[in-house]
Amino acid sequence: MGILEVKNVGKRFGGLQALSEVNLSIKENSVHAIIGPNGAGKSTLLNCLVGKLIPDTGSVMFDGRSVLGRAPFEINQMGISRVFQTPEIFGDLSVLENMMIPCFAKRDGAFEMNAFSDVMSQKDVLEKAEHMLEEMNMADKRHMHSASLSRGDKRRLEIGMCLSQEPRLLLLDEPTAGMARADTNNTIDLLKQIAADRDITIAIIEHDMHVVFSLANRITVLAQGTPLVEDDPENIRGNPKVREAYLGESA
Ligand SMILES: Nc1ncnc2c1ncn2[C@@H]1O[C@H](COP(=O)(O)OP(=O)(O)OP(=O)(O)O)[C@@H](O)[C@H]1O
Repeated sequence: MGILEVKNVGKRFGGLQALSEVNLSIKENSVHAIIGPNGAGKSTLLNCLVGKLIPDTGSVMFDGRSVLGRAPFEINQMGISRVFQTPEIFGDLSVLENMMIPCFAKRDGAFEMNAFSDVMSQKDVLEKAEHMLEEMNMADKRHMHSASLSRGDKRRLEIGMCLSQEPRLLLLDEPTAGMARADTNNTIDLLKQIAADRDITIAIIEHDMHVVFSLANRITVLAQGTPLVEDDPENIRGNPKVREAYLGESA
């Protein structure tokens, strides 16, 4: 039994069957990649996992509890945290202030907009945020304006913000999209370190096969809204059906 169990999930948009009969089991503490050509339904599936979309059919269970019908913030509180394609940080705030936001939310259950008014009295939150910045190797950047960070550092900050919520499942939607190769490799190293050091499960949607094969220990290939194959990376690489559907001869 996986930490995340998706059974017979289907989702239709008007005349388009975006997902049909999706079955997926994500094992605890694994790094599970979901790959597939454009339009295969990867983002739709992710949105069904985090409460942004409600499937028409099927079930989604996280740690034995259904996520269906719950609001995104409730699913987040259950232990699922999502990193978006474009980093979701507050550009007007400093790196440290950004990191404090999820620390407040984790402690108080919800973020109150006046929480910064007595920031310095919030010693525990400040300490947690500082500690997370150290873990993310960003302590020296804590007073920088977040908007001025590189793409890779914005992603690093956002991943740190997700981790400070102490999720059990981290969902990453193309975490290296639009990055230069050096930033991509830094992000791969960061995610490897997170997977090794923490009691965490990672599910990643990614187009860059260098990222997928560097990180994943299990891969599901989606094609036309339904899983084509699920296997270990070595077998996915050599699978002729996968090559034909997606990877091409360069993989
Ligand atoms: N809100 C929506 N309304 C109508 N159609 C949608 C909606 N969201 C997605 N689709 C369609 O559903 C199909 C699956 O889209 P989805 O974005 O899930 O694919 P994807 O595998 O994530 O693609 P990509 O790799 O290009 O991001 C596509 O044909 C898309 O156009």
